[in-house]
Amino acid sequence: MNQGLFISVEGPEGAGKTTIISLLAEKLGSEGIPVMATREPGGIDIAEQIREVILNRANTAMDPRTEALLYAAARRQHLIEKVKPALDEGKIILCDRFIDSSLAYQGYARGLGVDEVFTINQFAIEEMMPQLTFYFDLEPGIGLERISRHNGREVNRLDLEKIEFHQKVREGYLLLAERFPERIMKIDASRPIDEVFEKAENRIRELLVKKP
Ligand SMILES: Nc1ncnc2c1ncn2[C@@H]1O[C@H](COP(=O)(O)OP(=O)(O)OP(=O)(O)O)[C@@H](O)[C@H]1O
Ligand SMILES: Cc1cn([C@H]2C[C@H](O)[C@@H](COP(=O)(O)O)O2)c(=O)[nH]c1=O
Repeated sequence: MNQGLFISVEGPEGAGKTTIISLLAEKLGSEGIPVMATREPGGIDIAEQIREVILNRANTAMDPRTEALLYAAARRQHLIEKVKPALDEGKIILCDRFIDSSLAYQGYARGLGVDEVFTINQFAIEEMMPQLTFYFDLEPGIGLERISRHNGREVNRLDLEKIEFHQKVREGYLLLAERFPERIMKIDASRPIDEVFEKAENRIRELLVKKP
């Protein structure tokens, strides 16, 4: 049985996921709480290799179903090799993106169908869903503007999609947040970093109090 806490962090490009995860990991870690930050697609060697294929700007011919399957494959390997062992050790996992990214980007924005993409992901994840998901809600133009000012941030194949695509991603996330209100906590990511951080931290602490 898993004894850790599996938390995913979702949202559009530049919403602040990496920033807040790193602040949370630092704060919880400094209190001696076992915590592991990781990301999708990636987090381990095989999944980082798949990430390179999916996000390579040269791969413009990639079919949407191929894209969805590659994300699911990277997810499977990352779960088995990194997330599950850490959960079994009792750690809090802070995962930068998980299945909701596939549902919003491939299922909704690419038009493959949220339920269809969920089905292929069920094969990848079996029953391993996060107990909590933060959805950082942000107007996509603001997020893209933030990352354009962020030195060193690679511009990948998905970033280069039209703004209409990124708007559909947001619509997809908003529908998911309505559909799974017990798991997904929506946070206004246009607010200052310390406010976003405080909301996320408070929710994690509530869960830690309830944890057996
Ligand atoms: N609440 C915020 N207000 C203003 N700027 C922010 C906020 N959160 C993050 N930023 C800045 O926006 C930029 C992108 O942040 P970050 O890399 O954390 O986003 P992200 O959601 O992980 O992006 P991506 O998924 O595209 O990699 C960084 O320069 C970061 O300092
Ligand atoms: C997991 C996952 C990710 N994506 C997209 C979302 C982003 O555009 C990139 C990942 O880049 P980041 O800088 O690490 O956020 O991939 C997706 O479309 N589907 C997914 O399942």
